[in-house]
Amino acid sequence: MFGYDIGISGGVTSMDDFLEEFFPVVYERKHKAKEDNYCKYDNQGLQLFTSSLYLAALVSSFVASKVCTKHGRRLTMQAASVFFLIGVVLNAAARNIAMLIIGRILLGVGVGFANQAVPLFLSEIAPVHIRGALNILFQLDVTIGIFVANIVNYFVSNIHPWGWRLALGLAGVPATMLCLGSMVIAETPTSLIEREQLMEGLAMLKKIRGTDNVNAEYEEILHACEMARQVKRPFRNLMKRSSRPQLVIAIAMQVFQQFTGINAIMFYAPVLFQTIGFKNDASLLSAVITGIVAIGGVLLVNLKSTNELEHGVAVWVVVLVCLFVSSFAWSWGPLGWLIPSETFPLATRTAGYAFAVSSNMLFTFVIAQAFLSMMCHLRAGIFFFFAAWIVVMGLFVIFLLPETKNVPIDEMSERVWKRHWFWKRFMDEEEQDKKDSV
Ligand SMILES: OC[C@H]1O[C@](O)(CO)[C@@H](O)[C@@H]1O
Repeated sequence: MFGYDIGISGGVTSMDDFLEEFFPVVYERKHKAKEDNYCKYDNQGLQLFTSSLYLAALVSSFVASKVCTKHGRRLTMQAASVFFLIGVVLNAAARNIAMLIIGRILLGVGVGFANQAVPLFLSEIAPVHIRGALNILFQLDVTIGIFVANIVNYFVSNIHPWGWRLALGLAGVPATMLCLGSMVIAETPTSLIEREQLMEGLAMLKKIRGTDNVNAEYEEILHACEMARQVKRPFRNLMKRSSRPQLVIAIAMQVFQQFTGINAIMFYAPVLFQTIGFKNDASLLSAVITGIVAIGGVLLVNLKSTNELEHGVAVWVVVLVCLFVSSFAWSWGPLGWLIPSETFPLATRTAGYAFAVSSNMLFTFVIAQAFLSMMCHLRAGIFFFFAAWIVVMGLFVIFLLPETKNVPIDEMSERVWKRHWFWKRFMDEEEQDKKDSV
């Protein structure tokens, strides 16, 4: 659902029927002002169509974290699917910009709720030895959603005048899947135990592990819940000096992930490809290609079949975009989520992760809202802007990001932070902080 929403907006905002109905100014500019390629799509309303979703997700994730703790992962996912379904109906039936934007906001609330509950659900339900792999699958699924949306955009773009309605309406498919899925899944043992339903939690743990021999894990969960309960103010704890290294890393990972420029490509690939001179179909096909690459599949795509790639240079741009997207898919994409999830001590883990998620949403919003204007002002320089950030984040990784591989989560403090040349200076006060917080 998250991936589909990310992928669908770029294609839809490049469709003539859609532009003519809601953004006639952009439509006119697109067809008349050919000389000003870089600025054709520079329109705040059009950017708001894409970006409002992330702003809503940012705000709602704080509410969602409360719902998730109080009412469980399952109910949070059910709520997400209801928001999604209403949002989809509003979008597909939109008669004016307000319906479009309100629809996107509801989808955003759905994303806020789902992104809070789903990763938690996965890591709590997963057997320990595949927990990391499941965490990475979250990013893979996001990318599959983007890919499917791009294929949908490609096919519906030739259905006039309501192809865009179909594109937005088909988001109902993953929304319905989430709705039905969230009815049949079990609640996680951790959530049951956290809400003091101890017997149900134990029974559920036995059921999902397929054995009665779960005492050790049950005790661990009990202990973790007990510890977490003692920390009355996790957000305040997070502001202490000794939490600084993890907090800075968690936020930086998400900010940097977005400053790679990935969503300039993900949201606006079709617009971008049209800017460099592709016709409509070819632009959408190019977006599909980047989707395939992101997924990491090695597919040989026959570009010739479109007969529309007029410029050899433009083909090279597509190749380079593919290289960029695949590099992202094995680095900043999944690790932006993984590293923040494994560096915080239990006492600040969920609060810290909430910062990571909301930083992602905030900067996704910033890029979504600003990219087309930046392209208009910076022109090709926009790519040098992102390249400069990639140099900065490369240096950050070399000097400031410690290796966390093979380190058990609860030994991070001793084995990682206290031994790091720079971050160790923040850890001196940890002992004192511990005493303060009890
Ligand atoms: O695969 C690309 C997608 O992955 C994310 O960075 C989330 O991790 C999205 O913001 C982006 O659209």
